[in-house]
Amino acid sequence: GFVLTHTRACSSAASNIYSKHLTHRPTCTMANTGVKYLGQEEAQQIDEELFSDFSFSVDQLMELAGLSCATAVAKGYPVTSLLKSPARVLVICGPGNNGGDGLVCARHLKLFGYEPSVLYPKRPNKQLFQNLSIQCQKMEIPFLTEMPEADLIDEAYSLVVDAIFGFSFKGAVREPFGEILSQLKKITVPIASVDIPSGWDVEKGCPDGIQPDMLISLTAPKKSAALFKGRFHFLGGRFVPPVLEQKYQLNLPQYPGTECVFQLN
Ligand SMILES: NC(=O)C1=CN([C@@H]2O[C@H](COP(=O)(O)OP(=O)(O)OC[C@H]3O[C@@H](n4cnc5c(N)ncnc54)[C@H](OP(=O)(O)O)[C@@H]3O)[C@@H](O)[C@H]2O)[C@@H](O)CC1
Ligand SMILES: [K+]
Repeated sequence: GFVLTHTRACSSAASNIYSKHLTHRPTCTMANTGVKYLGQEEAQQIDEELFSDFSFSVDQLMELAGLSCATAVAKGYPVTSLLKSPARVLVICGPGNNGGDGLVCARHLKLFGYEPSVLYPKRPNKQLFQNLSIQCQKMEIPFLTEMPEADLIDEAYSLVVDAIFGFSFKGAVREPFGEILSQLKKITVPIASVDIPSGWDVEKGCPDGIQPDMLISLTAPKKSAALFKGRFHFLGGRFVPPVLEQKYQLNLPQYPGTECVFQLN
């Protein structure tokens, strides 16, 4: 397996609120936890095993994953630290379970005092995603009908949550997500990516892809997370049974107390 054990300084993408407006930026180093970085197949295998052998439902794990994402955002970008008020967050959701995590994240962000809006251009015809969408609508979270231009995003929002693609992404990006990602490459407000920076190869990353300021790895980081250069790398999805952790030698860090996220750097 691919294990990252070194400590590294954290270089920040130009696109973050602090580098532009604050003189003191938090310094960050990668925690020396030795957590395993997963390949694409292994990530999918663990996912499958959680649902089959361990009898979890998707709804259950998605709720915990989305809650982890909202919690990480609240830790990295506290409402009171943001320069714009209200704290508007654009949550962009893709067509798979990564998008579902985004919908859950949006709902929890609203409960945490943010003003999320959701862009959900390709909606799967499944009850789970319909339910998550209704829950957001009942929370008075607006759904956008089209992707705003980059400069509009910079004006209106403090942050973008990228929940477009997760560990099942493969091949060349298909529309409408190509155009969405090209706008995201131009924005200067920070991006928080759920599980994988969207458009990145799960294992090899993408040198000219989006450069998120935050990455929330779920269950365990994927190999491409070694190429993440943003300021905040969180681990979330505190639901892995120890038997499964041992089987795959995940070497997960000890989450502090009752926390649902662990900061890796
Ligand atoms: N165990 C865990 O840790 C848990 C993981 N969870 C989450 O699940 C995520 C994995 O979800 P997933 O397997 O549904 O796939 P995901 O990556 O969201 O996207 C697949 C979709 O994208 C599409 N698509 C693919 N390639 C494309 C392309 N080139 N261009 C355009 N479209 C493309 C593809 O479309 P299709 O092939 O149908 O055309 C499909 O619809 C994982 O990362 C984590 O966030 C939690 O919810 C629960 C616990
Ligand atoms: K993502």
